[in-house]
Amino acid sequence: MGTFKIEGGHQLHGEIIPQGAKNEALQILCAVLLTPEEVTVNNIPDIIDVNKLIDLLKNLGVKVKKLGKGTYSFKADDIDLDYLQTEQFKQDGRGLRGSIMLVGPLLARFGKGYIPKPGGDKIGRRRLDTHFEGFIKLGAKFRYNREEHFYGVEAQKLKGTYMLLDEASVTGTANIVMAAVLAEGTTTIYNAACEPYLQQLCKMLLRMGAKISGIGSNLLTIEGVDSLGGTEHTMLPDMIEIGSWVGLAAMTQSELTIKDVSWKDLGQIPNAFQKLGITLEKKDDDIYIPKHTNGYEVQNYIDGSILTLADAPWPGLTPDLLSILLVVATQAKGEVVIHQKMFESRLFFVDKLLDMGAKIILCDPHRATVIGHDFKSTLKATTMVSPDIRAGVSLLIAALSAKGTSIIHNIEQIDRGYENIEERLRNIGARIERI
Ligand SMILES: CC(=O)N[C@H]1[C@@H](OP(=O)(O)OP(=O)(O)OC[C@H]2O[C@@H](n3ccc(=O)[nH]c3=O)[C@H](O)[C@@H]2O)O[C@H](CO)[C@@H](O)[C@@H]1O
Ligand SMILES: C=C(OP(=O)(O)O)C(=O)O
Repeated sequence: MGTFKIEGGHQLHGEIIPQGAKNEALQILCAVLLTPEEVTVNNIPDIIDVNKLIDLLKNLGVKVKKLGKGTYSFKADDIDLDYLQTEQFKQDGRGLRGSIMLVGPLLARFGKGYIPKPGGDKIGRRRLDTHFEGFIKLGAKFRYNREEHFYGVEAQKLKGTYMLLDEASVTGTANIVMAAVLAEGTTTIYNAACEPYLQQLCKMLLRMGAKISGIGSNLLTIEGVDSLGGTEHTMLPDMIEIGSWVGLAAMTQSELTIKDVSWKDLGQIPNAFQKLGITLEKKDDDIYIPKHTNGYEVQNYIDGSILTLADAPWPGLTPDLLSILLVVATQAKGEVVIHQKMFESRLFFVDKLLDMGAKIILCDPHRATVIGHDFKSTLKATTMVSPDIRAGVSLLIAALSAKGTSIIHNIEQIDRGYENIEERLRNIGARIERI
């Protein structure tokens, strides 16, 4: 179990460049299976989850070449489907959430897709019904081995159809889109997820020869084609990482510039921080956060009632930033309710913030009320264990703002999604080391 030692209470200063988007990378890497031709991908983040997926692709027989930092080429012209039946695959596939998106491309191109129950954060129930209901609608036969938690779908040829997804699942939509692009006829997906991750995937598929309309909306229409070709794709900056750095700057009262953030793809994220009273300035495509010497004040609603920050399917606020918004709220002036609607176990980490002296009432598993200190009292350093990726980074931000030395264990959770985090933080003045 890896550990960070953090000496908090120091202001940070400088520029930080966001990594490529983790959740986009997981979709894009699975899509390389849709063609025997070469696909080159740029701005791939060097993080545990993505590296595990690249290894899975290699084990499947994909020829992978590293062309430079963050740039790889992939050629899926000789796939070893037998690997899918091995114990090794069962072990590798469980290692991350994103592996579920291997199923759609494999099913579409080779007529079969298998996956063990995938890993990812333990943040509540994470069902896969949307994915498999979609494949079944496209004509696949489904089986599930309960003892082994092993899912399988098979079909000679998928057939396009209309489907209304039971929920706008991000990885579910990506999986079904990747199956439908090679199906016979037209597929219409209503209640599709439409995050920038999915928009990027669809744009890549268009360049490969797919026919998709409605990109960016919750109604996608896909006309199946016989085959797809190679392409080059560049990942967007990671919007969750960008939000994490905004939170870090505010909480440590630091002046920070986040470079090349692709403002147009940030949706509600800047707005959510602004509602907590944080100033963000748009400078070209950078975010500039001035030093919040006098703190930041929560904005109530027009009628004076308490602000609620809640997640919702895109273009609503992403659930992946609520833990960070919560920690930032502990030093705001005023009160805010954090409502995590999607995941039922993602707010339990507030216990650690309570130990550090934050004023939080966990109302139920989905809602926490935070009463900010307005920097009149700082958080106290402590020892903690990172329960999931975003809680881990939230605790890291709390530790960097706290007086004294904190210890965070289980930082593999953070390494799942944040590239070389300690060096990048040290470059802006943080005192953090991996021990
Ligand atoms: C690898 C990857 O891309 N992971 C992301 C992806 O996970 P993932 O694709 O696994 O998450 P889903 O979009 O399927 O759903 C996440 C949770 O939200 C609930 N739900 C979903 C849609 C909806 O309309 N209503 C609703 O309540 C689901 O029941 C589930 O519990 O999307 C999540 C939701 O943005 C993010 O937290 C994850 O970081
Ligand atoms: C929940 C997340 O990731 P995963 O879906 O990979 O567990 C996340 O990125 O916040």
